[in-house]
Amino acid sequence: MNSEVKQHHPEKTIFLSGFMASGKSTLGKVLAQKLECPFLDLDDVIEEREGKEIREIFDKEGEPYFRQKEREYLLELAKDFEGVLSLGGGASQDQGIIEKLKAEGILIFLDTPMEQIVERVLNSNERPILFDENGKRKTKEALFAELKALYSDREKFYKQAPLCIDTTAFSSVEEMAEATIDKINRHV
Ligand SMILES: Nc1ncnc2c1ncn2[C@@H]1O[C@H](COP(=O)(O)OP(=O)(O)OP(=O)(O)O)[C@@H](O)[C@H]1O
Ligand SMILES: O=C(O)C1=C[C@@H](O)[C@@H](O)[C@H](O)C1
Ligand SMILES: [Mg+2]
Repeated sequence: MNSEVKQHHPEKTIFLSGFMASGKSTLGKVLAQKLECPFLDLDDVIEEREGKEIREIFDKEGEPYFRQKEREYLLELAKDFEGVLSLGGGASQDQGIIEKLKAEGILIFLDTPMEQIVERVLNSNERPILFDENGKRKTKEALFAELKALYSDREKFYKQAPLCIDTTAFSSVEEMAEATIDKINRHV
């Protein structure tokens, strides 16, 4: 990790948290490039280690199995990994996990408005939440209601992050990454 971030926060991992489609994976890659440090995405780690895509894990093994693996790999990485780690949208919905992430690194919440989240989720094809139990795509209205309810359950966890990035405040991911580095440097 380069620059002031390393100087002030040696051996600390940067955890990017936030609701699904808030931009964690997108920002994480650029942030790691700028900090010249390793980057990992928790969803990719799960897919790689399980040998299946996320949607397939949800379909074949069920969500509780996915959450168990997500927790297991996250706790392992929180202990051993140094760099930028983008979390999955549901990975930090647990008080014990929040405490652990805050103790092991710098936890950052990416705050993105629900309207943008819904548009991004609708534009994707793979997210498990898009489909009902028969594999049929949900309507925009049903999805919006479900995402809003899910967000209100999770909000109390996201908001415990000491740093928050309002993702609407930037005209590019590059600019957002620079602002994130500034925030980290100002965070003691
Ligand atoms: N700053 C941004 N400006 C415009 N589009 C963005 C921005 N950040 C992300 N996106 C787009 O939004 C979608 C979701 O982004 P991304 O996959 O990074 O979200 P995520 O938070 O990692 O989601 P998940 O919780 O599923 O892992 C992608 O299509 C991405 O290109
Ligand atoms: O918010 C969620 O529940 C999820 C977000 C994604 O990152 C994936 O972890 C998966 O699609 C579930
Ligand atoms: Mg992601």
